Amino acid sequence: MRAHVELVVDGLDAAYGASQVLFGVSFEVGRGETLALMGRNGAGKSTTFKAIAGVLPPRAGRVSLRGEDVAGRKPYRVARAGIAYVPEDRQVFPEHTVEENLEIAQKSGPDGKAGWTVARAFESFPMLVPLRRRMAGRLSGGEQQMLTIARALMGNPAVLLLDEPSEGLAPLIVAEIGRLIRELRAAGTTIILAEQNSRFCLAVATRVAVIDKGSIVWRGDVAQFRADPTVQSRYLQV
Ligand SMILES: Nc1ncnc2c1ncn2[C@@H]1O[C@H](COP(=O)(O)OP(=O)(O)OP(=O)(O)O)[C@@H](O)[C@H]1O
Repeated sequence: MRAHVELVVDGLDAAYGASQVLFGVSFEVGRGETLALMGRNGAGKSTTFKAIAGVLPPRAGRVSLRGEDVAGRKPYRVARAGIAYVPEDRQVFPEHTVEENLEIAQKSGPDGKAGWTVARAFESFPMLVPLRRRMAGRLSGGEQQMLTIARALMGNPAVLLLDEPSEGLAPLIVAEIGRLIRELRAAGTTIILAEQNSRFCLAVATRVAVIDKGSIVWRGDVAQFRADPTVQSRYLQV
């Protein structure tokens, strides 16, 4: 049985100036699911996230979070509605410590829930514990990625958008991020993960949507994806 639908993206068009890059992107994510949005370089994964998060206001379409359409709202309002966006370029406050970065980000979620505290973040991200007093600007790329995800969780979002969380990171850190995503899923967090790395995706996701040239071309669960070698050779780097 499908989980209760958390987020519906319906007919999303987006463009950079005169250049349209999304053409009616549509998919849904059930509560507690981890959806992998997969596609080649330039297929439109990051743009889909930007359009959902309001960073690049969509030209058309609907982004419905628990029945409320948030498409076209300013990014801070989309965040307040419960969608946390973690872009590729890890954003931390470099002149603040790890702990301060977490404290600054702490707020209750759209339903008033405040399950994420600084203490819980350190429990879930043990690698950050010895770094708690270090300036965030002095962390390695992998450590910054952890902190960026932890910061996003401190806002108690309904949906977490993670853009290429494993990109450019050492295998040990990738494994740690994978463990974390599975832990978040077990705790009921809804996640959309944009990735080119299909091995990583398939190890952590429950469902897959494949995007190609700005449109969704395939949807299904992970088992169906694994059983369909054509989709992999046609739309993804294998
Ligand atoms: N700021 C921009 N201005 C103009 N075109 C852009 C801009 N950002 C992305 N594009 C174009 O939009 C298309 C989709 O890019 P997007 O970044 O969404 O792809 P992606 O699937 O996330 O791939 P990647 O992993 O390389 O980021 C590409 O053709 C890209 O060149």
